[in-house]
Amino acid sequence: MGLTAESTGLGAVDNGLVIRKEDPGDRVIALAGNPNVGKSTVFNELTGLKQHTGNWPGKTVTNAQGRYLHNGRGYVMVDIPGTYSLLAHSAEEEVARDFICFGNPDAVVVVCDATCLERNMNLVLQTIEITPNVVVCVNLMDEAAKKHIRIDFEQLSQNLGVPVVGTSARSRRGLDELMECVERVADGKQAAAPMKVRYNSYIEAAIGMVEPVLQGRIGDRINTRWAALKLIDADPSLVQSLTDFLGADPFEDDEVAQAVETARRYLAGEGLDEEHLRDSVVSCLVLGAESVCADAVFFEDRAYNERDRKIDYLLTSKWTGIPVMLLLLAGIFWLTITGANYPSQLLSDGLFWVQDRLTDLFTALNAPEWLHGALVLGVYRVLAWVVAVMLPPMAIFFPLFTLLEDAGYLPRVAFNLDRGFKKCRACGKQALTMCLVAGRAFLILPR
Ligand SMILES: Nc1nc2c(ncn2[C@@H]2O[C@H](COP(=O)(O)OP(=O)(O)OP(=O)(O)O)[C@@H](O)[C@H]2O)c(=O)[nH]1
Ligand SMILES: [Mg+2]
Repeated sequence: MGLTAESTGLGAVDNGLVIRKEDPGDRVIALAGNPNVGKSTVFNELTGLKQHTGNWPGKTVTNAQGRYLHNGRGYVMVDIPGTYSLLAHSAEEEVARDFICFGNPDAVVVVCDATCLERNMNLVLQTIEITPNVVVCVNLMDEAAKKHIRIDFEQLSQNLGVPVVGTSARSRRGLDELMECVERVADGKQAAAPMKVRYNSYIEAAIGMVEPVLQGRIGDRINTRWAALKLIDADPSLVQSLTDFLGADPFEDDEVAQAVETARRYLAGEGLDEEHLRDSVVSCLVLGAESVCADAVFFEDRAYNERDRKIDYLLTSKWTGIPVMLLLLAGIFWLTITGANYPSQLLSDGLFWVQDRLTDLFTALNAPEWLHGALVLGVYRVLAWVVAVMLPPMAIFFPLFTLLEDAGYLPRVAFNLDRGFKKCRACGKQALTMCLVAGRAFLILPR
C-alpha cells in the first residue's frame, strides 16, 4: 500500500500525541512490535484506517491513532513505530518506548513475527517488565505454516504469564480473538502474572539497592524494578522522559541519587561499567527469550530456512551484498529506460497524430489562432508530452520495485546501506525512500 493521506497527514503525526477519546470510557491500546511484523496491518484491519504498510522496515515513524468498537466499547489504538528493543537507539525507538512507558495505555499489544518468534521475544520481555497488561499477538501465522513452524500458544502464554493469540492479519484471521483478549486485559479481567527476567546476580543486587528507595516515591506510577535498572543504566533520554513523566528529576532526590550512585559503584567494582552493564542486560534478555521459546516453538522442517540463509548470505554479506544490490538497481533502471523507449515512441506518435487532427478541426471551424494556441499547442501538447514521457517508465519501474518488495529484498537494501547512512547520521531504512526519489528523478531527468 502506498502513502495515503491518513498515513502522512496530520493524523499520522504525534505532535506530542494527544489521545482523542470519543467517549470517556474508551480504552487506549498501544500496538508495539519489531519493524515489519504487521502492526499497521493489524491497525488498519481493526480501525478501518489506512496506515502505510509495505514489506520493508521503518514505514511507521510516529504514533498514529484510530478507533474500533468491540462489544459496545470504544478502543483507541495507537500504532507505534517498529522497534527491536526499548533500549532506544533511534528517534522512532524513543517514540515507541516513551508511549509504552509513559503513555499510560490500558493494554499493550506486542505484535510478533511467527517465523522468527525468538528474536521478537526480546521486545515482549522488555514490555512485560514495564507493564503486566500485555497481549502477545503472534502474526504472520500463514508464513509460519509455510515454513512448517508450529507454535504451542498455551505453553507460550504459560511461559510468559500473559495471553498469546495467533493471527494472520492480512486475511483478518485471529483478530476477533485478539480483540477479546485485549478487552479482558484492558478491563483487568485477565489475571496476569508476567514472568520476570532474571539478570545476573550483580545486576539483581544493584536493582535491590535502588528499587526499595523508589517504591516509596514512584511506586504506584511506574514499575519500580524496571525504573531502578534504567536509572542505574543512566540512559539520558530515558531519564529526561522519566523526569517529564514524574514532573521532577529523580536525581534531585538525594536518597535516590545516593542509592543509584552506590549501585553503580558496586557494579563498576564487579567489572560492570556502563557498556558491560548494557551487554549483560541484553544477554539476559536473549537467554530469557530462548528459554521462553524452547518448549513452545517447533521447527518441523529443520532445513526450512537453509535456502533462505544461503540467499541471504549472498544478498547481505560484506563482499557480495553491495555489488549484487548495485547490479540489481542498475538492472532495474536500465530495463526502465530502455524498455520505456518503445511504448513512449508509440504513445507520442499516437498522441501527436491526435494533435494534428485537433489542429485540422480548429482550422475547419475557423477558430481564432490564440484559442488553437492555448488549447491545442498549450494544454493538449503539454499533457501529451507528460503522458508519453512519464507513463511508460513509471509503468515499468514501480511494478519492478513492487516485485523486489514482495520478494523481501528491500529490508536487505536497508541493511546493506545502514553503515554508510549511519556515517551521515541517518539510518539504512531511509535508503528506500531515497531509492524511490532517485528513481523518480532518474525517470524525468534524462528525457
Ligand atoms: N503473509 C502475511 N503478510 C502479512 C500479514 N500481516 C502483514 N503482512 C505484510 O507484512 C508487511 C509488513 O506489514 P506492516 O503492517 O507494514 O508492518 P509494520 O509492523 O507496521 O511495519 P513498520 O511500520 O515498518 O514497523 C506488509 O507487506 C503486509 O502486507 C500476514 O498476516 N500474513
Ligand atoms: Mg507500521
